Amino acid sequence: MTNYSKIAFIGCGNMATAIISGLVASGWPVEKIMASNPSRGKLDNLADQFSLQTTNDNREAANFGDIVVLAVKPQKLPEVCLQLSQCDFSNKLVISVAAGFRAAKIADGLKQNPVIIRAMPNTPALIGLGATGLYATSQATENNRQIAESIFQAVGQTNWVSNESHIDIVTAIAGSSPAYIFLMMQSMVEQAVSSGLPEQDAFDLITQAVSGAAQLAKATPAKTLNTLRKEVTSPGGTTAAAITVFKNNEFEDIVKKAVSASIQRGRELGNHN
Ligand SMILES: NC(=O)C1=CN([C@@H]2O[C@H](COP(=O)(O)OP(=O)(O)OC[C@H]3O[C@@H](n4cnc5c(N)ncnc54)[C@H](O)[C@@H]3O)[C@@H](O)[C@H]2O)C=CC1
Ligand SMILES: O=C(O)[C@@H]1CCC=N1
Repeated sequence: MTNYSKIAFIGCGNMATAIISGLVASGWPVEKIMASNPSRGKLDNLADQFSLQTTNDNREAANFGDIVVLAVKPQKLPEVCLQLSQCDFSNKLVISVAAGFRAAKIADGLKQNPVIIRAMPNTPALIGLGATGLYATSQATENNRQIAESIFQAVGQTNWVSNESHIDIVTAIAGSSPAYIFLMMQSMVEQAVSSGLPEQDAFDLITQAVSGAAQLAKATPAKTLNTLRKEVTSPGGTTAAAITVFKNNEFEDIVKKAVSASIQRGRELGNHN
């Protein structure tokens, strides 16, 4: 995309910072980005790092953007939408990254019927390796969809979903899943260190192994995840010893229950807002 639109971020925490960093790295002109947040600290960091425009006034940011990205916590969204209801969104594209919060509720909160696209990215967007699920409401044009896609493709991979409820599933397996992997890596580092390996070596090897495993799975789509696992697992070997412990402790069931709990929480956030 060469014709960059003006983009405003309402709420400038972890996720907005990750997207902004990725966008700037991909060449989005900083003069076409504005970020709004109540506290100065995060804005000052962003302004120092990227020289982009910042404000404490959400309405100023919304009026600036052709694209307005809602990046506050879902619990803050009703208050923010009420505030922004004084802005005219008729020629704007609203993109919400908030978990759970339904597009219809955003339109209600804004007291108008703008084009809304829901996006569910994740923090690896910070380094251009995000995974984002996208859902477009029926008013969205092909051009709106292309713009949303170009933003999140600038920070990683995108997948469209055709049903809004699928965004809750995307949230569980892509938005939240880096945290599950970090937890697993942390446990592996801790055990490696207590078994005697220096922490830095453990960190280097585990991060590379996890990254390599994911890249291998992507690079060999003809092989199932089950096949790839079996190729590592020699009968009676070291991997089998670990897999036996996982299976005996119902690891797969735990992972499925965790993903299911995350999906359920997304639905609850959607219902309560
Ligand atoms: N952190 C993540 O990995 C992901 C987060 N999300 C979604 O992104 C949204 C933001 O999450 P995070 O960045 O993690 O949270 P965060 O807490 O890091 O950022 C939220 C920001 O909103 C600001 N804020 C609070 N009230 C505000 C107001 N009235 N107006 C403007 N800004 C206000 C806060 O000061 C904070 O900087 C959430 O809705 C979350 O569901 C989506 C995908 C992944
Ligand atoms: O934990 C959350 O609710 C947000 C949504 C996905 C990742 N973080």
